[in-house]
Amino acid sequence: MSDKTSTSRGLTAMPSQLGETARAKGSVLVEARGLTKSFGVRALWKELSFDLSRGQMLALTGPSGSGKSTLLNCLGVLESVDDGEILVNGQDITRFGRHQARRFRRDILGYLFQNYALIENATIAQNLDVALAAIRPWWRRPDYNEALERVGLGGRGKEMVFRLSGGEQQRVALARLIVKQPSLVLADEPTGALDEENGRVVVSALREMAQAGCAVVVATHNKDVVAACDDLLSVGT
Ligand SMILES: Nc1ncnc2c1ncn2[C@@H]1O[C@H](COP(=O)(O)OP(=O)(O)OP(=O)(O)O)[C@@H](O)[C@H]1O
Repeated sequence: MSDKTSTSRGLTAMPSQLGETARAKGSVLVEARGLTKSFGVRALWKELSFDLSRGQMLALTGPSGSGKSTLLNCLGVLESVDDGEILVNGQDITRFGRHQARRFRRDILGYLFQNYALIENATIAQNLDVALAAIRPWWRRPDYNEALERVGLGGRGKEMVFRLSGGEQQRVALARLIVKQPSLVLADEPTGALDEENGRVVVSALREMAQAGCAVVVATHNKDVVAACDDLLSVGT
């Protein structure tokens, strides 16, 4: 594992063990350079640099409180960095105004949170609809059942989300990503609240998205999830 480890002190997480797919997809989507972030006197990371390619799954690890979620939030333009730049498709997203940030989150980004971030008082299908409403007219929306089949929820589109178990809700969140087809997926402890089987479904669906050309960052404490990724970036170590 050590040869695929990079640290925030080591500055650059150059992919040393890219999987075949990542090599094939190859092209760099995200170039993070010299990222620095503090809250008050507390420095989370300093001069952190890494590249992320289409097709690559990058595990983001570090002790609790080391700033993994904060880094994901910075990559998702939900939070700002103190210093450094994050180029996505060559554009520095740290300089985005509110309008550009919203468009970036709508068109490029897929977020997978531990708390699922679903509309609980709506059906599974309505939740998938919401994900696509702003980006695709109804006649260009895919057959949701294919995505639901993929996550083991085939034929259940009319069920209310609040009636689902935690694992099922996370699988709805996954289906939402699958139909949205973002270029960049940021997953924050996506298996944290799940049993092994549901965890495996999440990891394999993320892998499939990477194989389709998506770049995936997974913040995790789970060794199996780390092992399933192509590369590892450690913060705060
Ligand atoms: N808006 C904020 N204002 C002040 N401090 C914050 C803010 N957001 C996060 N922090 C602090 O920054 C540190 C890093 O938080 P973060 O959630 O990014 O860590 P993490 O590595 O994801 O932790 P965990 O593994 O426990 O989820 C924590 O000490 C947290 O309390």
